[in-house]
Amino acid sequence: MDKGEQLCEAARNGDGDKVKALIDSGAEVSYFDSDGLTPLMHAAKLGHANVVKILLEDGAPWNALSPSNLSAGDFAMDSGHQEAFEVLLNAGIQAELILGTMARTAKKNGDSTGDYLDDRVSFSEDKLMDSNSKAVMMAWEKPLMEAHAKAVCSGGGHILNIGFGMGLVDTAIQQYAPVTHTIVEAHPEVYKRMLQTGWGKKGNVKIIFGRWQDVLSELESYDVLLTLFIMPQLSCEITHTLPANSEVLKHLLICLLAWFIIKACIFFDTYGEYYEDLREFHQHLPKLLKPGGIYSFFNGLCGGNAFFHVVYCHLVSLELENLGYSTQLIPLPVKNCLGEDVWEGVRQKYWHLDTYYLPVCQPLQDSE
Ligand SMILES: C[S@@+](CC[C@H](N)C(=O)[O-])C[C@H]1O[C@@H](n2cnc3c(N)ncnc32)[C@H](O)[C@@H]1O
Repeated sequence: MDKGEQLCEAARNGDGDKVKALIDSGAEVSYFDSDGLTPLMHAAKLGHANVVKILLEDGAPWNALSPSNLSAGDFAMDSGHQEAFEVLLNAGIQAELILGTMARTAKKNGDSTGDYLDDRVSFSEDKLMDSNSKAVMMAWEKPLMEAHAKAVCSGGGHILNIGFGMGLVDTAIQQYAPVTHTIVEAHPEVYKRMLQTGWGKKGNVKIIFGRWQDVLSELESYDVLLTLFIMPQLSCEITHTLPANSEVLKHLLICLLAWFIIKACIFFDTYGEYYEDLREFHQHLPKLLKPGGIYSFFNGLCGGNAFFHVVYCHLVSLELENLGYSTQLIPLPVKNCLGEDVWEGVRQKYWHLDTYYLPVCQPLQDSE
């Protein structure tokens, strides 16, 4: 038996000493056996957390996939081996944190949406497609978008949505009659369609055409403008009852009202961007989201693999926590709205999981 096979056997047996000895004698930790499984997958499948640790410390890839697209973490998770699962989860988070830092150091200055935004898109009743037949947005997400709208609209009257797509979330947001509803959309054809379908004529809607990266300054000043111009009007009814010379009191009242009433809530769902772009958007949240505000985003992170999805749910929650936000992940079953026929004509199935975890983020001081 060659060393790779011996390593798989020792991993299956949970024999840590043998695993170490084999690695020291040159056995390959990233060996795939004839079934396409690695020693780490064998150890995880049988819940040998000690061996999982040894293999990871010696460089075994936490994210290698079996022929059926399962990672060691999926095997541990599916078999209910909590300790092995947690070891793998931490390894995944650490590795992705380091990878993210490296990506930022090597900072790609190119914009990820560049190509998509220059290409044609096509609209049909149940989907919006890019020029490569990849789905930009699909109608099966309607219940998810409605749940996102409910989450952000319960937080306040000023809603900002990044990415119009099929307008599913915006249609749902309109049901809550927000005071203002700002939509940022970067694709010229999607923007054109928004205007054709009357979104430019809705009283409370403001459309900002452009990439969110390029219009951020408008969004930040938009928030300030609300405080300066809308609040005095809203508070006028109250302040006119005050004595004429109580200007200071009026301003104090306005500031107080602004603090309590203006809660800018935000939803983010773009296309053709990467985790790094979402992460970059999160760096701007402190300037965009007021106390009491709620933030949510389309959580399609690694929607092709259950374990990778868990890793990214943890990663994004951790990174948001470092920025001062708590994240609650609300499970929504999606199995019923997702038959295989939904994907007909779509080049890449972007969601494979049975449960969608809807993120609801709030400033930490609000959730305490
Ligand atoms: C997945 S769709 C949004 C779907 C939407 N939530 C809905 O309910 O229909 C993504 C949208 O974001 C737009 N988009 C992509 N990159 C963008 C960017 N950098 N800034 C603003 N919009 C962007 C795309 O053109 C597309 O319309």
